[in-house]
Order: sequence, then C-alpha cells, then structure tokens
Amino acid sequence: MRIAYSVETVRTAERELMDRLPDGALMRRAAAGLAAVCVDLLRRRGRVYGSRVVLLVGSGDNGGDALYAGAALARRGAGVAAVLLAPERAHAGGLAALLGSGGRSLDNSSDPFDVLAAADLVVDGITGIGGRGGLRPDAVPVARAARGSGAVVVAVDLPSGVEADSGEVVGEALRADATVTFGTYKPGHLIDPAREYAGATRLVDIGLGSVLPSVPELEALQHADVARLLPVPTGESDKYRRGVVGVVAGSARYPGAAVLAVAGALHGGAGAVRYVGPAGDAVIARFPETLVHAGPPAKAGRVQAWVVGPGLGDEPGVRDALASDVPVLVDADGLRGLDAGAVRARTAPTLLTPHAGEAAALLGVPRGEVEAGRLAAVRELTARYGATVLLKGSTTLVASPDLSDPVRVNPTGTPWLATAGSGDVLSGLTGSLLASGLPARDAGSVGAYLHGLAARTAARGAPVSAEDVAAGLRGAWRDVVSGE
Ligand SMILES: NC(=O)C1=CN([C@@H]2O[C@H](COP(=O)(O)OP(=O)(O)OC[C@H]3O[C@@H](n4cnc5c(N)ncnc54)[C@H](O)[C@@H]3O)[C@@H](O)[C@H]2O)[C@@H](O)CC1
Ligand SMILES: Nc1ncnc2c1ncn2[C@@H]1O[C@H](COP(=O)(O)OP(=O)(O)O)[C@@H](O)[C@H]1O
Ligand SMILES: [K+]
Repeated sequence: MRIAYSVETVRTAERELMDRLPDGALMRRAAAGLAAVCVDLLRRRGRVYGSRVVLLVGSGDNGGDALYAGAALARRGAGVAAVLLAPERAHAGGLAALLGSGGRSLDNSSDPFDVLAAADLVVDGITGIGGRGGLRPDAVPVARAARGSGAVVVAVDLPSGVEADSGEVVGEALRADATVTFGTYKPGHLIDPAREYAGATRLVDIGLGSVLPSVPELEALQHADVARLLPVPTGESDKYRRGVVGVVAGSARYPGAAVLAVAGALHGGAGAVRYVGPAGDAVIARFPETLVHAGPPAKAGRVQAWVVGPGLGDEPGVRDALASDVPVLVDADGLRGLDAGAVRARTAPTLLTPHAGEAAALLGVPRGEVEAGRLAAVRELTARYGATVLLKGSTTLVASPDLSDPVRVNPTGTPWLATAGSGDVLSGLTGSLLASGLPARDAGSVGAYLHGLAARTAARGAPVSAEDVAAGLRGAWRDVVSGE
C-alpha cells in the first residue's frame, strides 16, 4: 500500500522527530537521499565529475535541501551553480555548505539563463510543502528556462508550484522528470494534475514513519492488497452463493452499454449476471450465459447487488434499485437528477461512480472545478449523498462517507481508457464485486484497479476499445493473484 499524509500531519510529525534529533539531522538525511538520486541520474547520462548542475533555490527549507544536495554533488566534482530566487533569505547553512564545497551562487548581475541552457541537471528547490498558489512571477522565467533547457529536472519534495494537499495546480508549476520526496508521500504525489508534474517519484526514508499516525489521508492499493480482497470461490460455492449481480442498463438508443456492462459483470466474481432492460436480445446474442428479464428490476428476482444506469437513457429502474435492500452502484444516466434523500435513506451501501462531468452536475459546479480539485469534490459528494463515491478520470478516487477511512487513489490506468463505453465495463465489474460480498469502498477500488490494469495491458501504447478492456480483465485478475 502506498500512503500519503497531509502537510499539517507531516509538519506535526517532523516537529516531533526533530525534537529527538540533533539540529539539522532531518535536512541532512533528506539532502543525502536527494543527492543519491541526482548521482544516479547523472551517471545514466554520463558521469558526475564535470557535469553541470543548477540549483533553483527558494526562500525556505526546500531550498536548503537543494543546497546541501548541491554541496554533496560539488564534492564529487560536479560544477554546481545555485540560482537564489531570494538571496537574502536563502538557507544560510545550506549556502555555506555549497560554497565551502566548491559550488557557486549566481548573484543578481549574472544571467541564470545561460547557465540553465548548459545544465545537465536542474534541482528544483523553489518550494516544497510550504508553497501556495503556484509559482510567484519572479520564479516563472527561471522555471520555464529550466524546463526548456533539455536538462533533467529533479524536484525536491514536490514540483514547485503544485498544491501538496490537493494535487491542484493553480497557476504555473515546474514540470519535473523525477521527484524525490521525504518521509511520506503527500496527496499531490498521488493525485493529478500534480502527480503528472512530479514525474517518477521516489521516497526517501528520513525516519518519519515512527511518528506518523496509523491512518493516512490517502492510500493506493498495490497488487498484494488487491489480491487479498479478491473473492475466491470455495468448495462450498455455488453460483448463488458467489452472488448474483443485477445489471439495469441499456436502452433502444444505447443497447451497447448493456452489453459492455454485462461484459464487465461477467468478470467480477459474481456467480451469475441478471440483465434487466430492453437490450436483452443484444446481451444474449453476445453472452448467452446471462439471465435476462424485460420487466422492472423489482420483479426480476433476487440479486445480491444492482448496477443501474449505463446507457439507460430515460428507461426507469433507478427507483426500484434504490428501494432494494442490497448494495447498489449508480452510474451514468442513473446519476442524472439523483435524489440525495433517497440515497441517504438507504440501509444497504450505495456506490456512485460519476466522471468529472457527472460529479459537476451533482454538485452544481463547473466541470473544471471538479477536475482541478478531485479530492475536495469526491469528499463533498460522499457528504451530500451519504454514499461511497468513485470519481473517475485521470486519477480515479474512491471515498467512503466514513471520514476515518482514507480516500483510495487508483494507481493503475492509462489515458487510453478515455474511450466510449469503458465506464460501462467498470460499473459492471464493480457491481459484480459488490455482489460477491466486497464492501463498497473495496469493490470500487478493486474494480478501478483491475480495470486500469486490463486497459494498460491491452493498450501497450496503442488505442483500446471498451471491449478490449473487458477482454483484458481476466488477465489482470491473474496478474494480481500471481503477484506479477
Ligand atoms: N521540516 C523538516 O524537518 C524537513 C523539511 N524538509 C524540506 O522543507 C520543505 C518545507 O520547507 P518550508 O516550510 O521552509 O517551505 P518551502 O521551502 O516549501 O517554501 C516556503 C517558502 O517559499 C515561499 N513561497 C511560498 N509559496 C511560494 C510560491 N508560490 N512561489 C515562490 N515562493 C513561495 C514562502 O514565502 C516561504 O519562504 C519541505 O518541502 C522539504 O523539502 C526536508 O528537509 C525534510 C525535513
Ligand atoms: N485521462 C484519463 N486517464 C486515465 N483514465 C481515464 C481518463 N479519462 C477517463 N478515464 C477512465 O476511463 C473510464 C471512462 O468512463 P466514463 O467516463 O464513464 O466513459 P463512458 O461513459 O463512455 O463509459 C473511467 O474508468 C475513467 O476513469
Ligand atoms: K520543489
């Protein structure tokens, strides 16, 4: 499990740890880890001795990390120049260490752009967890020059300009090729758009683990976590005990959504899939193993979970499903005008799976607001609906209405998933996991994980269709259980 803590929690833990350690010990640990990554990157491009390193140094401890790491690189023979964005407030100890190791600082009269143009590696120490509101105007030209230079850009702790706690990028930020963070991941390392700015992220242990609380803000499942959650039939199992998932999807206009949701549901662990709606012929033609029913869900027979909404158009069914006493996943058209009171009144779990546009409509805000602030949006939806919410998109988040549960961030997936119908596959798959007994938060996060993995494997750099994703689910499941 990868976990992330908020800035406030990190600062509290850092204070506690610093009280137990000699002055400056944490920064030295951080800088040593940072320098080791820089050495590694320089070696891959040539050698450390004689390489040209530029440090972008802001006014806080983030700049201090960069300066101490720069000093270590200078001791190994690199030519290290520090561009001080606020010379009078640069970290004094770090600057002295750099100058004492043969590095230099650029004063106001020298032009940082020539130095940046010739750099092999740029260390971004403008801001870390103390940064707010995007890069300040005076930092923007050097940040752009660093990005345009062809040098490898290594961000210290976080790419400067991103919001550590939310993953938002308000204004300008510096895109890094790699980020070296300390002690723990912060939400910005796991949530887009900041995650994308961070490039490949490495975590350096500075001993913070012992003082961090046991429950993080965010968690990202990995193969082993998912393997533990996947349903496995036993000798006692029969198709009903494995769970029946009811799929209320498709319409005369969108019969394909029914087929794709059923395709997902057939690979999610339930023992049987019951399709309810007008697209039964299309479903049977493709998947003869499906039980089909043309009447309302209430008359369709017992299921252990409902999926309602993909391609539903104006077909009824949402009310029936919500009135049932089993878990219900509501997606797509089922989310239109969804009655918060009806959802809150349910005794069984409800899982809503909106994309950013649907989430925006539910919240009454512009879509861009949801995309820029995914964490806030998903939390707000859980509060309003009293339901578990899976917010789809570039970073899929799964949050439960219980605030003591960390929000789950899906680490698999690929932008190739942005293809029509792939969400239908996800809702069928996740509903099937619900029917086989997983709690809503687990079903959502395991569903998103397998779905993303299937898409990645199917795509391998080329476009995929929703059908390809469904076809890849079995391979993804095998990958997870075999620990590959
Ligand atoms: N506290 C600790 O024990 C440790 C902290 N470490 C480092 O310290 C960092 C945090 O240091 P600070 O709290 O000093 O904060 P930062 O160094 O992240 O930034 C704070 C400074 O940046 C300025 N600033 C804020 N927003 C800005 C913006 N948008 N553009 C330009 N300048 C801006 C502020 O005026 C302030 O002076 C961490 O990210 C990490 O790199 C590490 O050394 C590990 C140990
Ligand atoms: N940029 C992206 N990066 C990664 N995954 C994405 C991106 N955009 C969309 N997805 C994923 O693709 C799927 C699309 O679902 P959805 O928006 O419901 O589409 P549809 O309604 O056509 O099925 C979701 O699983 C979503 O998380
Ligand atoms: K930084």
